[in-house]
Formats: sequence, C-alpha cells, structure tokens
Amino acid sequence: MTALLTVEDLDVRYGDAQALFGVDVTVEAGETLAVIGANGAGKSTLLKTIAGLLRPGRGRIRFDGRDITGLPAHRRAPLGIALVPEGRRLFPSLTVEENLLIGAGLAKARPDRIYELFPHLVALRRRGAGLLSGGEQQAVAIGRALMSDPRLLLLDEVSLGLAPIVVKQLYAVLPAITAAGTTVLLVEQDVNQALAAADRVQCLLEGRVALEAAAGDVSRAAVTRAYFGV
Ligand SMILES: Nc1ncnc2c1ncn2[C@@H]1O[C@H](COP(=O)(O)OP(=O)(O)OP(=O)(O)O)[C@@H](O)[C@H]1O
Repeated sequence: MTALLTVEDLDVRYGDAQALFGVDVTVEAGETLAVIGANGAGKSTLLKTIAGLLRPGRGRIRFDGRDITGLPAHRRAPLGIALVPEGRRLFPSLTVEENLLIGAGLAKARPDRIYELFPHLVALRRRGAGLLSGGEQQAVAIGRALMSDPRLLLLDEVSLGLAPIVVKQLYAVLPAITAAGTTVLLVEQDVNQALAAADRVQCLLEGRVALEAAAGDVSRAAVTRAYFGV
C-alpha cells in the first residue's frame, strides 16, 4: 500500500499550552483510520492541523508524496483534503441544498451522489439547515465535504451529541464512501464505533500516540489502557 497522508513528529501549541507532542500518523490510500482518545487528547487539533487550520510548531505533513506543511487550508482543499468539523458548522439560514453546493466550491458538482448516500435528505433539500435534527445536520455536513469528491475525508466526532441509532445510520454510509475511492481519517470518543468502522486505530493520550493497532485484533484492555492512561 502507499501512504496517502504522512504526519511526522508533529508538535502543536496554543500559546503556552502544547496540545500535540511528536505525533506520527500514516494513512494508507483506501483505508479507514480511527484516532480515538478522551476529551482534550488532541484529536481535533490533529485534524485541524492536517486541514491547514493550525500551524505546527514542529513536524511535517505529506499528502500524496508532497510536503504540504506550509500550505494554507484553502490550498489544501483543492488537493483533495476535506474536513467535517466538530459541531458541523453549517450555514443555518441556508437550505440543505445550498449548504451542499457550497461544498462544491468552484467545481460544478451536482448533489445527486449525496442524495444517493443520504436519501432522507432529498425531502429536506429546501429546508433551512438550522431547522434540521442533529443527525440530519451531520449528514449534510458530511455531504458538503463530499461534494468536492475528496481523496481524504477528515471526520471530527460524527457521534457527538447524537443518539446511538443515529450514529449507526451515519457510519453505515462509510463503506460506500471508501468504495468510491475516498480515504477516511476519523476521530472519535466512541471507541466501539471507531473500532467497528476502521481498519486501524490509533489512540491519543494527552497529546501523544499511546497505541496503534489493527482494529480487528486489538484487545479491549489495551484500548482502555491507552485511552485512559491507566
Ligand atoms: N483554541 C484553543 N486554545 C487553547 N487551548 C486549546 C484550544 N483548543 C484546544 N485546546 C487545548 O488543546 C488540547 C487538545 O484539544 P482538542 O480539542 O484537540 O482535543 P480533542 O481530543 O479533540 O477533545 P474534544 O473531544 O474535547 O474535542 C486540550 O488541552 C485543549 O484544552
């Protein structure tokens, strides 16, 4: 396999507070990697840095063999990196379809494929995004990111604040997304969901990688140790 994304020795700080310490991450083309960890472990910081929204103090980020460490976010998106941010960040006064079209950027993409992935959005296409349930909003946020047909989809805590059944429905679309050629890097606090969805898992503990394993053969005890640091 070839690495689509390589993060090497990444340090990220917020002023005096350091959030990531020497973090290494590799995502192979076609796989799904889940980064798990407790509140404040640094998961969102990692995704934001990969998307170009935060600058690392040290380290390198390579995408498809190219060093993108110094590239701003708006120049990473056209390379094929799309972020679904924590909290979804839709435009609440715009309709579902308008939110999707914004994700296409300058490309003239149609939302048809998104409606195939999330058929329940068809009936909601003219509804204001602010009027949707949390799960519907998350579907729109994922759909918006997919409008640019990204090579790497970064998913920040899809499950946050949603009922388990809704989380399950959202995760059920992942196989279709990866089958279409998009590689997925997701971060989750929900360990069971992450293990079910991913090929590999990496656990962050207080800004450091505490565990890396194939999702299929990692023990619960090892995950618990790495997650809580006990
Ligand atoms: N804008 C910020 N300014 C200062 N410190 C921050 C900022 N954002 C995050 N941090 C700190 O950086 C660390 C990592 O936060 P981050 O949001 O990446 O964690 P997380 O694993 O995504 O957790 P959560 O599930 O709460 O989002 C935490 O200690 C957090 O308090």
